[in-house]
Amino acid sequence: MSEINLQPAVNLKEVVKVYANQSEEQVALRGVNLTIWPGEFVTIQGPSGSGKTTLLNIIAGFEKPTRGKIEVFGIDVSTLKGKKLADFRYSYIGFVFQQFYLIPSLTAIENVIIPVMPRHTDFDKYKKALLLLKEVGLSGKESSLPSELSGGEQQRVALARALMSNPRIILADEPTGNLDTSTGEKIIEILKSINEKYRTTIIIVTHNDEIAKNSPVKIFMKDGRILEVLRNA
Ligand SMILES: Nc1ncnc2c1ncn2[C@@H]1O[C@H](COP(=O)(O)OP(=O)(O)OP(=O)(O)O)[C@@H](O)[C@H]1O
Repeated sequence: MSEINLQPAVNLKEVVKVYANQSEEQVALRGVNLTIWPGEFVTIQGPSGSGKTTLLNIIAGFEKPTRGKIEVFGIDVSTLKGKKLADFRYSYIGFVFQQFYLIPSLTAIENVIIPVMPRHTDFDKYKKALLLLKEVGLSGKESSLPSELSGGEQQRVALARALMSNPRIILADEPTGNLDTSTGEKIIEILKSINEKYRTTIIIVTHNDEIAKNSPVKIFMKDGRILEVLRNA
């Protein structure tokens, strides 16, 4: 990918994260430098405790770094607070979790709409949620409650919810961790198609070698550091 005149989607410089409680300190990131370009499809692998989730949380602004700088499309995320941070997250970040975190009492379409609007009075938002549910293969299930959906279907709803604000980046933390292999593969296929269709930057943390195998950008972490970034030529 040409890097000339291109602003990175994510740029981390010497990012350190130390969690401190009363008795001890836990160093989660030990000076991470990383550049991810717009439209890249990235997997992050590494042993348990190597700092993968911490890295995603810092990119999303869920956590502040102890030291270092994080820029997302040129925005210095570590300095954002309150409404500015919420606006940043809304415009730039879609997050998908291993646990789908759907609201059990709301239907599929209400779960998709809820981050942007508590009630679907806004017809455009409703239409968009319908389209997104179609895009993730859930047409006909709009009125189903999470309890009436399979794990894979619930993750599709979560994916549609993450897409509702047209985020520039999707961060997915073990999105297939609670799914069987073929259901998980379908979720990854949807993420790939979103990446290709909208050039959304996708960053997936995974323990699954099969998922990472064909990823154009593979990042390996260990002990709070990035060991290697492999880009397919
Ligand atoms: N809120 C926290 N308070 C204290 N320590 C934490 C906190 N969150 C993470 N850690 C520690 O930071 C280190 C990195 O954790 P992190 O969850 O980022 O790793 P990970 O690579 O995502 O692990 P896994 O693959 O098991 O999810 C670990 O040693 C973890 O115990």
